[in-house]
Amino acid sequence: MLKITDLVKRYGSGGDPVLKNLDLTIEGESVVSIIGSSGAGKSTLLRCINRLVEPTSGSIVLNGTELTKLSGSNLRAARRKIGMVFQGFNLVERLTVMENVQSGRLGYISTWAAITRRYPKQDIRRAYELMERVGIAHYANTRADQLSGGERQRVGVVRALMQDPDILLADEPTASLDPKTSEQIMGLLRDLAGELKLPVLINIHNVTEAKEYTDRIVGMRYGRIIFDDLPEKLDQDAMDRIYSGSPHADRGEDPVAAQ
Ligand SMILES: Nc1ncnc2c1ncn2[C@@H]1O[C@H](COP(=O)(O)OP(=O)(O)OP(=O)(O)O)[C@@H](O)[C@H]1O
Repeated sequence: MLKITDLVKRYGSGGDPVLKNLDLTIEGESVVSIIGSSGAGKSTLLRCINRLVEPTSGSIVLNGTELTKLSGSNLRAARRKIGMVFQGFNLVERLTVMENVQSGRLGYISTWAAITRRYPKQDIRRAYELMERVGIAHYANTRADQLSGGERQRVGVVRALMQDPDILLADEPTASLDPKTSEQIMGLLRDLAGELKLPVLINIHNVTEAKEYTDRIVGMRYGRIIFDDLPEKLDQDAMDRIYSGSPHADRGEDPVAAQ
């Protein structure tokens, strides 16, 4: 379970916080999308969870571990359990698919084993299982730069799953893909969440896909969650509330009360 309580993020010393006393709980294997205007704080929220961004205050507990208090080897161990899928795939282009996928095991295996590409047998077996599952096993020895966007994102998904994560975070995973490929990746994320009993949190701009492929939609407006419900509850009124306003107009006031 992921439980975020009273999360605040302020970049720099002055100015308005980008995340304003935000609460969010994700239980079980649900697929949750975060929608909202550009600048609403969606990426910041995801990055606070894996501590790529340092929260200013508040609590983020993943399966009983308070992530905001960790440092050093404890932080590295906790990060291993948080899989991340990126908009730009973040693959090492000149390495093969297998090498990219195995980089999800860094931190679990010795540096020497990683450098010499002596991956443990069980890691190779797991990589093939997952690559088969997402349809890229035949590319195991192909360089990443020879793959299409959709194939690269499948590599990104397998790399994240190789971490044996407790949660998968996806930051605009389909924004660089054509509409058909985008739907395939969203379908894959939804199906994998069910098969692996994994919660998935997806930052996404495409509301149609959020409604179709996720179990729950969280709508952010300038640092606050102002909608959190089933996809079918996201009506025009809710959309207007999520996508109206500006950071300036919302400063220091409750955007819901301000309607
Ligand atoms: N490293 C940073 N330093 C300072 N300000 C930042 C930094 N990263 C993000 N911000 C600011 O925080 C706010 C929220 O940005 P964030 O990227 O989290 O929003 P978002 O909802 O993900 O937007 P988008 O949909 O465009 O990616 C924006 O005003 C942005 O300019």
